Amino acid sequence: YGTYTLAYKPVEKVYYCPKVGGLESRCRPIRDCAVWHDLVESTPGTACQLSDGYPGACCPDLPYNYNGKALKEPVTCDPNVELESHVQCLDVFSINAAAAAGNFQLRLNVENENRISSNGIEVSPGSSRATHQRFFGSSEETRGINKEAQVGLETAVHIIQRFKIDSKQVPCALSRFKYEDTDLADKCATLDVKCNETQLNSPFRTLDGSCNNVENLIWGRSNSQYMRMLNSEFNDGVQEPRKAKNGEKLPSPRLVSISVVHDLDRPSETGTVWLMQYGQLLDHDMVQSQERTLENGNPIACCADDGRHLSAENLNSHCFPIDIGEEDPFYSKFNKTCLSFVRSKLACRNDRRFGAVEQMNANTHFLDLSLVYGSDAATAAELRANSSGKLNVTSRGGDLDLLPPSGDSSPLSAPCTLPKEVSGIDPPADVKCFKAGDIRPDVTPTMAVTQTIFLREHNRLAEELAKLNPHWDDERLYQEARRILISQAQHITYNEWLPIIIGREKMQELGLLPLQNGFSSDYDKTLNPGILNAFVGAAFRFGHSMVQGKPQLVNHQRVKEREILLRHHFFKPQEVYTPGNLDKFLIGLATQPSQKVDAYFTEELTNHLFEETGKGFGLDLVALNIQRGRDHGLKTYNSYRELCGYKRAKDFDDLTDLFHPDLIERFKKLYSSVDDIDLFIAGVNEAKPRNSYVGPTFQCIIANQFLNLKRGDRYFYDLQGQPGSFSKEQLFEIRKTSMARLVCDNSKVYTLQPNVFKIVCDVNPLVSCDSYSIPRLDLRPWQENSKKISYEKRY
Ligand code: HEM
Ligand SMILES: [Ca+2]
Repeated sequence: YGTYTLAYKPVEKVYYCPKVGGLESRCRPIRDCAVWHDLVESTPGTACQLSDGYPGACCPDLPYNYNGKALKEPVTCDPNVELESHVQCLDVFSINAAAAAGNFQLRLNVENENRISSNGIEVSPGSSRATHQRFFGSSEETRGINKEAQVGLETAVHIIQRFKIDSKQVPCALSRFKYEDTDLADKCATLDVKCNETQLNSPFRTLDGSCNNVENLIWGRSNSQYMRMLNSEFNDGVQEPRKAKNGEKLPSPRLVSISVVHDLDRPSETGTVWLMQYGQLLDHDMVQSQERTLENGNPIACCADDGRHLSAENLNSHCFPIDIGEEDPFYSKFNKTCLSFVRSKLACRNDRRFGAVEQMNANTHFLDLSLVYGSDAATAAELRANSSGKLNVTSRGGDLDLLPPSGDSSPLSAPCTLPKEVSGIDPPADVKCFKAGDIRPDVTPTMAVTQTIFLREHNRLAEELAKLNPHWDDERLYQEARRILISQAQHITYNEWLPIIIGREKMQELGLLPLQNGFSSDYDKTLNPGILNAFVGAAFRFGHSMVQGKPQLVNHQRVKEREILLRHHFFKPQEVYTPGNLDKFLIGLATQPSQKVDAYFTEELTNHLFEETGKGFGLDLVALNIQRGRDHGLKTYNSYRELCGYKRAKDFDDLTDLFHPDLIERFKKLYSSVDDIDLFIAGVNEAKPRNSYVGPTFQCIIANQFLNLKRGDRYFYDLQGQPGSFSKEQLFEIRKTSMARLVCDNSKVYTLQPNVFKIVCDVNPLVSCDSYSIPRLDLRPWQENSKKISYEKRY
């Protein structure tokens, strides 16, 4: 080893590089041109060769990053609201009386639940309903927090009813009271996070995300509330789902779904399924809402076994079932009129005041690969091998490792193996569901594959680090590998993925473009990084429209061998166990185009989600998304549109700027007012700006979320002067990361295009994994206490 230097070896101009977007360009590794992907593809002559003959692309230096402003959090109590005199009389004694009544109400609810169960109303094992619950999971801590939040909610409900408080007055009326001044003072103790000096000065994040913000220790912690861009909208001001502006019922989400959404093949011209898959990975890192459960943790049944509605006396108060019309083109075949839906668990409000409900995020809000490591210390410990810094795996003899088995065998879950009718073979004995930091690795085979790549990369890093630093113990190796892997994921997210989803211009406007070199000093300790409810409840679900109903297995020659039908494979990872398949899925992800974000969704999600084998039907994800938005109290499309800089529509015809006339006609038939349109369904249908997969409103919500996640994270990978900051040599190496490199280093895929999110083309050709076109991380800057090392660096 010689001296490690940072100098770029100048790249010889083998080819003359044309101007790109009017700017001088230079030949570089394709990964360094990721944010310019659209211009590079559309400008002739941008395919070039790096000095050693490997393919590169011509593109300019990164454009100037404006310092976009974060949006302000909405104020809970609008100062213009004047409290009516009887509301002003409200005092702590009335709150305490209501709290007693609220506690009593909760006990009644439990009795009611027991009565309903004894009537034989329960979720049947293996049903799509049971699988939906499994998707959400449930832990004792989240159940405990939800219960405490429920006490606060019941208290608020009693106050509102007794004092007849108008929903507009509710926020100001209730936010005057803090828990600590009432009989509920001992509730929500999880908000009292404690951090010691070691944690605050640690180079490594905590596992549950706490102690990241030094002044607000809870910010970003798992099991805390989602944040709001706009205040919530509930019919009673605290929790009842909204009604139409004219006071009537809103259209059923299933009716909206069948009226607006169809299953047509509309593939993207340039994006691969990796684009969808990485989105889901981010989703499982950042968020996990949980549905409420019965006291004992079992799922709540909200429809009768025969697919009809339950009678009012058998309906649990946490149910919010979706109506299916008798003439539904699909479900009518099964005589089904009820689609089960359970409301999301509540969090303790960060302000610990009385007020509207806020939903809980069971994952750490940060981009910290909690889906690999877990969102709390106990889960993290279960995942560790406790030697050499590694994570647990399932060893496969001569083959590469798989995720460890989950060991969870809830009696309600459908089997993790495929039925013989589908696979043609008897279920192999070694097939188990997988365990990871997030509870949904098995949701589809390609999700399991993606989780596997990150698991293998962790163990690969730990092994390499151990070679460089034989004196490091298990803990040090684990934490250093974890810190590197998280940074790689953050770099991929902001360098390769996000510029394709929201477009370079939006990235630039908000200052989200990654730096090409040097450190960032972007950290803003006043910014809450927390996930926004409009993001989780609507905007980031845009990815559902990109899903391919028939994921392909493609071989090393890039020839499609087979495709699977998604409906058979939810929570059945069996295909991943077949030797060779994992690689074929990986190549499929890099070959098959993803679908566009629009009114077209695969039927695998809208009629067959979590289908129980042999039933012929499952759930409708579009309807669930719309209902979830109402459950979470999201304001409607028009308000978000206005927040995001478009003119508020006075009537339906004002929507012509962003919507097709046919769609506006459909909205008119469904909704009685333009102010009633649900955010999710409008968002996916907005016209897309050039180079963006999503329309302006989702673009704005997503961009703001990623701004908060970057500037509100004290451990963001390119920050300077923080305990977790890298040296400049280390940061230089982290910036070499690409999704292609992670796949190359952790599978038996040997050729890949440098940007796996884009289909193969001139400026993104298939290259060998050994090629400098897919640069490798050099871990020598992590070698400790050694003489300055040096070697010849290439890019
Ligand atoms: C085959 C692929 C996918 C399946 C089967 C799937 C399934 C689901 C289901 C069942 C839910 C819960 C619905 C409810 O509220 O009841 C959900 C939520 C969600 N999905 Fe997906 N999804 C897929 C892909 C994606 C992708 C590609 C993205 C993003 C790019 C995404 C983002 C989200 C988000 C943000 C939520 C909210 C999560 C939460 O509240 O915890 N999903 N998805
Ligand atoms: Ca996380």
